[in-house]
Amino acid sequence: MTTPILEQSYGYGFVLGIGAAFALLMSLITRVLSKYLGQVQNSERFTTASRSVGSGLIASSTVSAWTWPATLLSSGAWSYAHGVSGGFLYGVGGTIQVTLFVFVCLQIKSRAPAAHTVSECFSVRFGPVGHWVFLCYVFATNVLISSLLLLGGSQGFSATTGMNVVAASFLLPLGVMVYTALGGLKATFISDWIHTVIIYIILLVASYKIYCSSPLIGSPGKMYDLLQEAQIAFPSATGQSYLSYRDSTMLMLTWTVCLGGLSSVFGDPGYSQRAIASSSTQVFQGYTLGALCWAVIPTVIGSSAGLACRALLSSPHSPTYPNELSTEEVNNGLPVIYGLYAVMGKSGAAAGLIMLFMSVTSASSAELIAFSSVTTYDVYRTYINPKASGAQLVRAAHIAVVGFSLFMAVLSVVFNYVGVTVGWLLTFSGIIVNPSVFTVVITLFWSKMTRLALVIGAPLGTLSGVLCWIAGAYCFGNNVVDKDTLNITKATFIGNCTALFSTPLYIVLVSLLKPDPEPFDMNKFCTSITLADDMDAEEEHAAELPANEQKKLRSHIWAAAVINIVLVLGVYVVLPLGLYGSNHDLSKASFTGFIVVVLMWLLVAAMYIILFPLWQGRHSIKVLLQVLLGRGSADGTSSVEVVQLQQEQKS
Ligand SMILES: NC(N)=O
Repeated sequence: MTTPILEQSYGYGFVLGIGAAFALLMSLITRVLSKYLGQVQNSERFTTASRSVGSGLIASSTVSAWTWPATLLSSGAWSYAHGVSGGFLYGVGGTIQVTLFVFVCLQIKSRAPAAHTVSECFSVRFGPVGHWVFLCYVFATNVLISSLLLLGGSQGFSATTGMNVVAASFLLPLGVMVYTALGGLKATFISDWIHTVIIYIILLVASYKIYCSSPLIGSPGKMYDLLQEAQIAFPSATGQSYLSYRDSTMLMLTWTVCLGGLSSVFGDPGYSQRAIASSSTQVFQGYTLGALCWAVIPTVIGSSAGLACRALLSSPHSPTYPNELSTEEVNNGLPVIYGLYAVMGKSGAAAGLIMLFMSVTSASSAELIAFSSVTTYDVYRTYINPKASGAQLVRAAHIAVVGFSLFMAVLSVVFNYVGVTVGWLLTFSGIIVNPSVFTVVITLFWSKMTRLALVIGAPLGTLSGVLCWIAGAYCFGNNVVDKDTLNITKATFIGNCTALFSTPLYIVLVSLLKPDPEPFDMNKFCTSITLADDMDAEEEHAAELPANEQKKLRSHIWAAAVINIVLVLGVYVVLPLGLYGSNHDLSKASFTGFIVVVLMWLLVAAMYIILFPLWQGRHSIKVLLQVLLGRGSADGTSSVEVVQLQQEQKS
């Protein structure tokens, strides 16, 4: 049993205090937007934020939705266990999912500009049966990712503060539930930005403290020396050096999390919802820069707090001095919190806890609003009440947010009691939901895919993944299949790969063997999906796609192709394999160069995420300030003027 390094009051204080503060702040912002910017909370705005969000807010909300507790805790644990490669490879492993998803975003904006969710496209194309097959994947992804978030958060809070894990599971989503239900997607975007700003500020302070001013470390050179000493005093379990990239387990783990993570983006309605909410010409920039800004978070946290925890094990400042962390502590993701504690004392551990809180709540709000949009538009409006008014849709969305929050809290408690860990969920989820990746891509891009191919191909992909995973566990686990052997990295890697890559084979094969008489007319995505009856002028305008924007979207597809090719070849193939191939430790100069690049990358990413949304929103902020200071009238900022403001921002 881990001894908590902070008192329970920190746990309850942060969860209740910051949770309530956010709920109040977001309710206030929603009221102000409604009263002074004419942004009344109708169903279109609740679900799509009027399809006019700028690239800065899209980038910050992508960072926020993709920064899970696992991003912070697992990257630190990887660095603690494997050394310098850990945080960097976690960052590398999580970037390509978002940059590849840009193709899907551009296709949705171009083909289905009035869509509320990507699954509406499945309803239009394949009818109810195909729609429900895809919805099963959507709900499974939603549930698995939300469990990952709440489980990581509640276990982290409980291990650090001794807070009751059941209380943490129910209290963590409480504030999020309130502001998501009241504010809808727009409030989520604003809260995402605030959450992300707080995470970057803590990261900047912590990493610069560790590498520039801490008396215990204070420079990359000192960290290098301490890691060399740790190598002798506490050698790694795999026998690999903490200063080398030559670690096959680490590379395999990276690829497993990378392939499994594809479905966390492609199959999770939260990411397509951000694309839908985005202004069509800004979706490319928002997602691409969001991915690059996200990648620095695990890289920095692993390379600073994770390595500091390892480097300071021989110092009395380490919470476990004179011992290493126990396996339980590493599995609970504690190296990050302990590393911050060793360098900055209780305030460091508290800062780590605040980052953890931010990562749970902002990513959870993305899951909540995504779930509510799918249940509202794909289930309620499609199958229960096709003539639902805007008010009825908003009510359905509210019920979905509250119901899903309670369901997730209960599930998190169950997972805690049966011993499911974040690491296990991280590697397992892709085996189940990876078929959604190519299902979405082929549905949006290939007109010859048939309904039969979807209904057979996706479930068969899951089945193949599960069978190969179990077979892998049997082979690599000395002919035993149990909870431990099913967690062998090679077995989960095989399961993830099979589920991902077998599905397109099945889909193409079935579509070609039993083709439809006519290929699907892709224009139907545009003509068959309608806005709700409570749309206003701003929303109607945003759902149209003039020819010049179509042209811009096509040029963005080419730019996305170039970026992805460079990333795949450079960052995924040449760099890791080159580093893996060099069979010796980094020199002190190379390590220092690596840390300097990472710290500069963090600074640039933080400035972009913090300042660019403010710059893009400067017209709205000015109008709002004028009204609040009594220099304009509340009704003087109608929706039409907001459209004009956005036109100004686009140009
Ligand atoms: N979002 C991830 N993969 O940490």
